[in-house]
Amino acid sequence: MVGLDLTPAHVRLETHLTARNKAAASSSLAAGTVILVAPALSTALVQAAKGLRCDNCHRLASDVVQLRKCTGCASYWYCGRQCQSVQWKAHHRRICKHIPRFVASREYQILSSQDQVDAVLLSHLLAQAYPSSQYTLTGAEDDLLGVFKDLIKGPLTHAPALPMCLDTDPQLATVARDLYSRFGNNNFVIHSHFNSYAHGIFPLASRLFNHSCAPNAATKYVITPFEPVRMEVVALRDIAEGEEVTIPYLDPALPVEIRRQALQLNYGFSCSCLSCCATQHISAVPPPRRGSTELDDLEGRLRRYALGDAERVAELREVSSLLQKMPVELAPVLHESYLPALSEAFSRTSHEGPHKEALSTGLTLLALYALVYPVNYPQIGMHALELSKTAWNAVVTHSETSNALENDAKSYLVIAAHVLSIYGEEGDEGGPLAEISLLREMLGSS
Ligand SMILES: C[S@@+](CC[C@H](N)C(=O)[O-])C[C@H]1O[C@@H](n2cnc3c(N)ncnc32)[C@H](O)[C@@H]1O
Repeated sequence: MVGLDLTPAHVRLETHLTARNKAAASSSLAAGTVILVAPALSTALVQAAKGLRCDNCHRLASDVVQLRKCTGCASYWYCGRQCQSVQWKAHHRRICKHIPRFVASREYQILSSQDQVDAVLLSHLLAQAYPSSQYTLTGAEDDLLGVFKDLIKGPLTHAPALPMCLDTDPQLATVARDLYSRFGNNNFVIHSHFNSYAHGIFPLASRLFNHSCAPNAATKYVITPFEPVRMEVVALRDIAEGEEVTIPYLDPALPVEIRRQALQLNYGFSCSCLSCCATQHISAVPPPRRGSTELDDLEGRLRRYALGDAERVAELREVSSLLQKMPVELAPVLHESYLPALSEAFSRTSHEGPHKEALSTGLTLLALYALVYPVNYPQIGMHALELSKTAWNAVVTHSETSNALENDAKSYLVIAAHVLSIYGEEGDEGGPLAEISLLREMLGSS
């Protein structure tokens, strides 16, 4: 099988009933284990990141990292000669003289912003894969490009071909169409601290990991100066030997019907994970009006159910069992309107106050996250960190000291530290783990 010798030690490929293959854990894996380390085969920055990040290693420009523009095209920026030279050899020498005209062309301009990034990514991949103008593969089918060519094609094979930033060549269109047919259901959106900034091709990760809305692993991206960005797949909880390792292809907090449609449309399968099975028969009626006593009552029940009766949240429980046993009267919290409204109410009040309202809304949101996200999912940690900061802000803006608020800040910080240290360092320097250390110092907690 193509690329099998590239399979990492932590997993083995096994047959899957409908998805061709699955990655099964080859031994028991503890939460936090890095299951796969995969350098990008190719990447392309989104427009908003151009000129702010090195096009090769993705470092952010700063006082110490100065980016220099490619003098040939004035469209690519590098943090140093090393990155410029690596990218020149990889693909830039083939596209440098075409790129300005390409991005100004009508065929590029009419694409959606996502397709524009993919058009550049496809050009990078083609230039890299076929360094001369010979558009037939020359051996080396067991390398990452070989793995990419062996990936399952997406269901949208009738989609129009993307324009490319390369010499037009009769053979190229066929090759490009073939490679592009694997983009939609295999490529990744690269993010730093959960802000997306690029699209990338990581063939091994695509070949290995199937989707689950209650995944036991998640992807993150590590930026190292002068090196291609690398993806790491991290175990979110302990995984037993033989258990399938899965990642989320979309946000598990999306309502089940929206997930179902997106997975069918973009990937061509229907998901039968624990989360989908547990929620598919729940008819999520709209929740009561914000501010009504009915909503207060519902939210109180949600908090007690998902977080327990304890005043402080000690430990969050497993998503699938929570959803499976969820009392039917909580169904409105799964309605598509509920999470966005709650999240908006929390962000507004956590910035503008009143803090008491922000903390109450934020606790309800934490309960909802515990229900819809798998255990140790990074978004739970990010939200716990926001809650801790909100509680700390309330302490410093209150004239009298408040032990209860300070304790809240500390207990939310414990959750944030626990969850985010499993996910580990990622993205740009600083970020949530650095914020946690700072907040710990301010709170005087260990
Ligand atoms: C990125 S690939 C995953 C690797 C793939 N199983 C293989 O053997 O190459 C994505 C494709 O795998 C299949 N797939 C992924 N997750 C699935 C799931 N939960 N149920 C059924 N098929 C799935 C779909 O065909 C999807 O388009």
